[in-house]
Amino acid sequence: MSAVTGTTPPRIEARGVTVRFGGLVALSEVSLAVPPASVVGLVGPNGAGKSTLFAVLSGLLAPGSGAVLMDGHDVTGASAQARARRGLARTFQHPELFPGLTVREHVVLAYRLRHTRHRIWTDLVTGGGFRRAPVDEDRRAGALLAALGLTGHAHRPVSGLPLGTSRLLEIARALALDPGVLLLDEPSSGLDARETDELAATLSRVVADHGVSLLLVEHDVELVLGMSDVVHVLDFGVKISAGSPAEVRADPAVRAAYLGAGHGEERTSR
Ligand SMILES: Nc1ncnc2c1ncn2[C@@H]1O[C@H](COP(=O)(O)OP(=O)(O)OP(=O)(O)O)[C@@H](O)[C@H]1O
Repeated sequence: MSAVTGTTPPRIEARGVTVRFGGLVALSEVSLAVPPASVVGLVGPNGAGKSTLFAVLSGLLAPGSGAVLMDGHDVTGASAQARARRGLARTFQHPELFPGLTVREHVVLAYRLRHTRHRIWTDLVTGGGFRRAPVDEDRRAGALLAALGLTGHAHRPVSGLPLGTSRLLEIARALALDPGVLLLDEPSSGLDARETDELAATLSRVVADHGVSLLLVEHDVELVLGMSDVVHVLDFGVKISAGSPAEVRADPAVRAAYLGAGHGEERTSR
């Protein structure tokens, strides 16, 4: 809570973001805020601009106009690495893991990146670092693996892990960086209904236990409506609705643009 204003700024915020690709307006004056310890969902039909906004927030794409703020600081011109140092973590639609490392080693490596950066290179060079884990690191890695239901997989190499398990590992690894906000890029992509339900339950637990904020960019509208505090809906680069899941579900504009058309189906362009 800020003593000056009496309000806590959002963990991350887009203000009036516009992105053009040649003549195409991919995002038009889009604003969205992710408050502390909240789950914010971003949905929209194919081509709505979700990935573009994700790229702008994560620092991979500069907006043509508008701003991105983290905890009240303007980070519009800051690199992805600089945003990570401010507490931003992200996952990828296709988990990016190191085939030679085990599940636990992924979490340990991320923990060291955040807490004992200097050890990473010596550990990689000597190859022995993972066997000499300090107590804090051991405890934290163990707790994260347990929180994500990965304890039983801790010593498995990641090659050959089922997709659902790889996604949970990506989230555990991101949490090892102690982020204030975690951007999730299509976390349910490729998962079946049971795996998606498990993922939703795990993510809700993570928010409750770690106080981290989530921005969930998803095709699976039901997943987003089921677990978000606030949902934003894009359509053709314009924000057409925002509110509680109940409000968004009842919004005729959303129904017309998206839900009523049968989400997940390909659309023809207007
Ligand atoms: N690098 C690019 N160059 C040109 N056009 C692009 C580029 N990236 C995205 N677009 C266009 O911008 C619009 C928004 O795309 P974006 O990928 O952000 O939508 P999306 O909501 O993530 O779609 P999907 O759900 O299909 O992934 C689309 O019309 C897309 O074709």
